[in-house]
Amino acid sequence: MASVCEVEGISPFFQVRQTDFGGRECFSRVPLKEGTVVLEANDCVGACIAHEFRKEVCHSCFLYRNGTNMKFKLTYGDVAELLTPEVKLSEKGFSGAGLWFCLESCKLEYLKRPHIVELIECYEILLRTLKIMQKKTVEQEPGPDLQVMSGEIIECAWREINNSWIPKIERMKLTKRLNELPFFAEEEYNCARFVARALFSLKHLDPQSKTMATFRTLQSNELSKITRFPVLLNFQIVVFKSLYVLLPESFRKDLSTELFRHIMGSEYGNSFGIWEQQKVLEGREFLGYSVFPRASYFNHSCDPNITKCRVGSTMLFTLNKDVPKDEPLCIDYSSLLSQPVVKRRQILKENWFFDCLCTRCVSELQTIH
Ligand SMILES: C[S@@+](CC[C@H](N)C(=O)[O-])C[C@H]1O[C@@H](n2cnc3c(N)ncnc32)[C@H](O)[C@@H]1O
Repeated sequence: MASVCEVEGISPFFQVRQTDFGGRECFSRVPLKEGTVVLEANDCVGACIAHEFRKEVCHSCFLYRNGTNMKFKLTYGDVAELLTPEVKLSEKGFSGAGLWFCLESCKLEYLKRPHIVELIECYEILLRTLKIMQKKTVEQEPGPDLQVMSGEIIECAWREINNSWIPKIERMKLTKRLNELPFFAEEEYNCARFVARALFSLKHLDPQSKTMATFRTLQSNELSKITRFPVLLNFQIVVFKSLYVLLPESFRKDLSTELFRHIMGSEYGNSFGIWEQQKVLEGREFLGYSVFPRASYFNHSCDPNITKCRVGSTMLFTLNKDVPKDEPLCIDYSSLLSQPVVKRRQILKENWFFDCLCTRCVSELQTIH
């Protein structure tokens, strides 16, 4: 039987155990009935609504209405009374931090989140900088030839940042540091917002909380993802440098390359898409993504017994059949369950970097070999 691992106490309904084939996995503690919500996750660490959808998605409840703009933009007046001496937001040129809401009540809900003005400051800095970048016409320098990628190349690139780039920045006056800001575009900006949100969550999380404990032990897919898409190494470095130069001191002091790589590596293996909610899956918009550490131990199965569903900004994980005690509890990562086994496994391998060994695949593979 799979052994219990260090991730304990996420849910009264399941336990996380080590398996032989797919890392850690959730197993039912007792027999459970169809319809049981085994996990409700609203403690995301890192989330991002893509810039292209910023006006069309409510940043509080993630409502999307066929591309129509949300009515309530964040204004300086909304944040003025939340300001603290550390937060430097000025009325002049305030851009609204890229935050839009469906209702005044959703905006108020968002503004009630503890310390939220610190995150709004980060978002505002990043948005203003993106606008400046968008006015520049930059001759894109050809990146290094990254056809071949390896763990050693990744380590070497980050060593260079640690040993050379960070000490150089630290020796500079704050005003001079802006000269070291790399050019970034919308994709890097989206990623920077995601990381800023993660840093904000981690800054204020109780270090003893389950969310923090599970975040620390999330599986990183850094090597498999960057090996498949080598340009991501340079992309990550641009995002890291941008954040390091731009973020307020209270965020920068926590921004180590190790933490950044863990945030990014675990996003690659564990994020949940924020999809437009509609009955037909085909053609729905991909609005953004978020990471819920406590919900990141569900393995994939091509015959899943858990249905995941987004309700507002919360993810619900509900049993779609009765299960006995000690049963693996699995979700579907792919939305490809009607495809033949070879196709399913190929797509899981290309996009999620694993050879699916769920019971359905194992049994269907036996019939074709
Ligand atoms: C979201 S994580 C799930 C938790 C993960 N097993 C862990 O230990 O952290 C996704 C990773 O789990 C593994 N995995 C999930 N489903 C699998 C399956 N059906 N077959 C093999 N490996 C699987 C893969 O390594 C995948 O990248």
